[in-house]
Amino acid sequence: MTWVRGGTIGRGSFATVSLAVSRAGEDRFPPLMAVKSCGVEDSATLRNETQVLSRLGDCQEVLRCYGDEYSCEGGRELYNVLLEYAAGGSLADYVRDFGALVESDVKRYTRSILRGLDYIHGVGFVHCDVKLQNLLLCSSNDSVFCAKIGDFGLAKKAEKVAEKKGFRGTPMYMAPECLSGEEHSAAADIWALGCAVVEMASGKPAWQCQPGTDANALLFRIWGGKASPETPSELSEEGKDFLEKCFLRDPRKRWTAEMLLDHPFVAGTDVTVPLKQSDEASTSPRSPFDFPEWASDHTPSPTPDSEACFDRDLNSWLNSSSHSWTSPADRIRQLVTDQTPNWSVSESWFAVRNNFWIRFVIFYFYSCY
Ligand SMILES: Nc1ncnc2c1ncn2[C@@H]1O[C@H](COP(=O)(O)OP(=O)(O)OP(=O)(O)O)[C@@H](O)[C@H]1O
Repeated sequence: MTWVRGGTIGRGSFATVSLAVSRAGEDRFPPLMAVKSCGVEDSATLRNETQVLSRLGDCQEVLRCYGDEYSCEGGRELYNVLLEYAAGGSLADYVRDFGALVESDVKRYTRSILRGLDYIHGVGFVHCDVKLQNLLLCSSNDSVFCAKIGDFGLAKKAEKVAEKKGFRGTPMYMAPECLSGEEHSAAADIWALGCAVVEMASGKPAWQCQPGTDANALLFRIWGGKASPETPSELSEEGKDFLEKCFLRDPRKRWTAEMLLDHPFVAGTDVTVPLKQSDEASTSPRSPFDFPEWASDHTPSPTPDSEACFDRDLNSWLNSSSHSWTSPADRIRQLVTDQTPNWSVSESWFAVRNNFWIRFVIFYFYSCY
């Protein structure tokens, strides 16, 4: 191998992420990288990520990919993707450790993500899984973090997404039209971006669930109700207006990334802000279904409480004998009750949280390097 695997820094539903150091003389790699690995037999999602990243080309706001390699480790054949190392971890890690971000950081990160989305949409792709876990903090000049978009495992060419009409993404970040199986387009990425902005600004998920409410009810509310996620009261008027544009229920009226880049909330926010530490630990969930209120609820919840990222192909469901449903309501029921993919809480989440200061020290030395 042209690189050496270091410690584990994160784990998602499909892959494990470790540090990787390039071997001496390997000029095509930076000295420090992140390597995302999974068994060759389960590598479809990770291969999709590599393919999409290689077709996207260079964009500063998209996590860089340095290529893929196979390895045999512990008697197992692994598929590895070498990625730019995000010294600050994900924005989800950050919010969980430090709570809500100050508004200037929310604006700055939102602007970066918008630039990335504008690029991705411009070249004809849809990310399909915009959420804080997939927005990564990389070192930039001036010893500050900049946000980049990562995890393209579910990304697609825009026309293919529309064609396929499957579930794709994380339920709590899903736009109403995706829940009802209609168009899944660039506009759905913008809705998800709005959810991410709410979470950054408030330290809490965009959709709050009251005790006694189950995931079915919540997803019905997103799909069928006229409601949009609640705007954090702490946001400025400009921020609230920005979210209104992201949460327009009609995807054709929802603003595009290009339009939002001119919105006063983010326009001219290229000033960088250093790390802040909040006294208050965040209640941000480890997953879209991980609501603290539910934990204290006496009614047993049917809800799984871990990472809920999955790709479901509606057509294969409809063709399968075990699934026959006709309405969007059925689709939503299926979303929370059927064929739940790997919901188990990953221990690595805790490892990642505890590793924050290690990451910070690496980031510090790396940015001086
Ligand atoms: N390039 C990277 N640099 C540093 N840390 C990373 C990098 N990529 C991922 N991580 C860390 O590893 C975790 C797992 O990443 P991964 O993309 O596999 O899964 P996820 O997005 O969290 O979950 P899922 O794939 O289930 O949606 C991230 O949440 C983040 O903390």
